[in-house]
Amino acid sequence: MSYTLRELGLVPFFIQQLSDADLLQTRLGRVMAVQRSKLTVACDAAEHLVELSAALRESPAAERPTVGDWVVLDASLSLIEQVLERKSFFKRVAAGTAGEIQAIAANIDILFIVSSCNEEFKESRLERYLALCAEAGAMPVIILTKADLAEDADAFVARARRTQAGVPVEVVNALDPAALDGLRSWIDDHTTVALVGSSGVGKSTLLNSLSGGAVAATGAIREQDTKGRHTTTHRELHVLPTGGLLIDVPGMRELKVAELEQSLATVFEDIEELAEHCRFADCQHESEPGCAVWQAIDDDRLDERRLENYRKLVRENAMNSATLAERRAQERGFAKMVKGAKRFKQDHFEG
Ligand SMILES: Nc1nc2c(ncn2[C@@H]2O[C@H](COP(=O)(O)OP(=O)(O)OP(=O)(O)O)[C@@H](O)[C@H]2O)c(=O)[nH]1
Ligand SMILES: [Zn+2]
Repeated sequence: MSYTLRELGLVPFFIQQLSDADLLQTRLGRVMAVQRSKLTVACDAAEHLVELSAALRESPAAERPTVGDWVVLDASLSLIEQVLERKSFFKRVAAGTAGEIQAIAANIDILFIVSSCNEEFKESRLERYLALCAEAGAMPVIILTKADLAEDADAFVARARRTQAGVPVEVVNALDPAALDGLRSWIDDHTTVALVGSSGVGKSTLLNSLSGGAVAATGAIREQDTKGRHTTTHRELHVLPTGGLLIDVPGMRELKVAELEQSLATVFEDIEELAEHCRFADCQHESEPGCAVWQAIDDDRLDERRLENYRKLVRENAMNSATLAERRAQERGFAKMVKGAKRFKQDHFEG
């Protein structure tokens, strides 16, 4: 299966970064799948199984190419030489490590945050996903599934709308492909979308409906590497039959909080705005007199749950960010040591 660069989602943002327009012809491509050291890169009308240049192999994990990245290949079409600047980037802190960052996917335009119209629905979980989405630089759309099983789906829509000012909410029966036009309206020919949400909310069902079964059907791809060996890869970026692209990376489906920085202010704009009217500039919104946040809770303009979740995410973010900062400092120290050792070797053994 081969595609044109436009079908793969190429937009001016990436073309503008090329040093030479000729690179467009054969050497610009998009990462469709990653497996250990090899990556499948789709170029105009051809796919290549490639490796990283020596410089990229040594760069930090977050800077190495991941699914969805736009990359420039070398002249022999066997190495990735350059990773273009990303429009958005989803990363996570690797489990069981002291804050090692892993790349999950790049250049996702729209994140479908999936939840269902039943007891699984939790505003706090949506707020967490919304913060991660803002941090990554993608646009969120909340998808509420199982509307067909709910007595009052509109009540869930109303609650979902309050999780972030202006966030779009679509309510669907994921089993009915005809009811998915609302979702499809967000995906144009060059849009890359991904889905997140808890187990059982209907992500696989939606993936299948949106892709017309393409995700399941083309899951495995067999290719020949540069040495003629066959390998099997799971395709992670899918071109949809109706136009647009869909990213399906297992790690994408369950995101964990990493560095949130400014994004909490995006999701909790209402609380941050209220806080500007507290009597004390350093108000912690606990029991201080003249607290505008608590005034809003007392007046039923704000849920106490929302304030608590905001506080929880602020704390979690502060903790994780501290761990990451510590790790970065250690890594810099280690990089310096390696450089020093190399220089020592050169000076003493090769000079
Ligand atoms: N009635 C109804 N059933 C649905 C809907 N969406 C999903 N289901 C059913 O819910 C079950 C779980 O759906 P999946 O698509 O497997 O959920 P998932 O989010 O992919 O779950 P994981 O693979 O565990 O992450 C399946 O039996 C679906 O048929 C819906 O909108 N309406
Ligand atoms: Zn206050």
